Amino acid sequence: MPEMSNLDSYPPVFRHLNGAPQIAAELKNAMEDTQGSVPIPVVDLQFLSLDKLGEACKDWGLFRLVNHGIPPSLLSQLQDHAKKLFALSFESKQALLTSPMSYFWGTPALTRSGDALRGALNINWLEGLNVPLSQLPQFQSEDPMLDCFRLLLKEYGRHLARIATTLFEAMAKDLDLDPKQSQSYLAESTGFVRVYRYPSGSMADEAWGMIAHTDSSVLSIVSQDQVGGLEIFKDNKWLLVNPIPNTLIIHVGDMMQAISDDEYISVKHRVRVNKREERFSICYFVFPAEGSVIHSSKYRPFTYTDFQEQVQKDTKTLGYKVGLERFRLIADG
Ligand SMILES: O=C(O)CCC(=O)C(=O)O
Ligand SMILES: [Fe+2]
Repeated sequence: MPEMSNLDSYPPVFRHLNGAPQIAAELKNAMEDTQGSVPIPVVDLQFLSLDKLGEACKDWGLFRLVNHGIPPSLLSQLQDHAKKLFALSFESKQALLTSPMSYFWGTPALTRSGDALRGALNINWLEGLNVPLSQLPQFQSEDPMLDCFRLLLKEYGRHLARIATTLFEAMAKDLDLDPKQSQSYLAESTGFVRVYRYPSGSMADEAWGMIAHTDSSVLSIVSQDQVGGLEIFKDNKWLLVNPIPNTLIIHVGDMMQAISDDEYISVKHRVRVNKREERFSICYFVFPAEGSVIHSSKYRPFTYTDFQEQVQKDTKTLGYKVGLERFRLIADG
């Protein structure tokens, strides 16, 4: 496994790639079926067009955001810090990255307390750092690098909340939502950041960085590095979402799909591991206010907590998330 030079920075389960089990034939085929990259819709936050935004959310469930107002230096500093942080030894990361932050690997599914959900059937080739933004002030560290990272995240969190709120308000307008009701559908206080490292190596032919899923959020905002690997499922094809510097990728999440009565779609996506280079991404997820009941003509009323509990149950018992289908109303007749 020559690609992983900094072997001791990896969780032990990631260190023995040559001994990884042989891949099943059907999964290998899946590895080869990405159809290349296509230009995904672009939305300009400075000159926001409701038509363009609405179209992108309906046809794609995803778009590229430009003119978002985040200084390029902040994005690059965050990426640099993420690289340095994940390069620390596995043991140091476990010791340093403690509550309210949490360090996890092998699965992106976490329990409410921020621990990785164990017992999931599929291993995802990733390590992650979970950062609940509203609890960031409680994170104290003597380590100067971590303290600097905390300040960068705080600054980034402010931008993310601004962007999410601006986009959500525009979406609510596009969908003609009742302003009173939609107010509680997006709560900045629920926002959290996930910083990921996907290892590189020969397992790229054998395993996924992150298996196919939809996001449970209202909106997700992704800043990916130049390695690439994020793919979306559209028109029965897997398409690569090309990395373009200083742009953000916005996903419509499951909550937004329900809020929009299925007019917007929560797009299925996955992450491919790169053979030669590690990949880093920094993702933000935001949710409805605690207790806010989502009313929709397509689903029975539910809160995000109901949804999350169901997802965790399914992930444990089935190995995957069933998602919105669990809440869909069965049409009469
Ligand atoms: O790493 C990425 O680009 C995407 C991660 C993702 O899809 C997720 O955390 O839900
Ligand atoms: Fe995702």
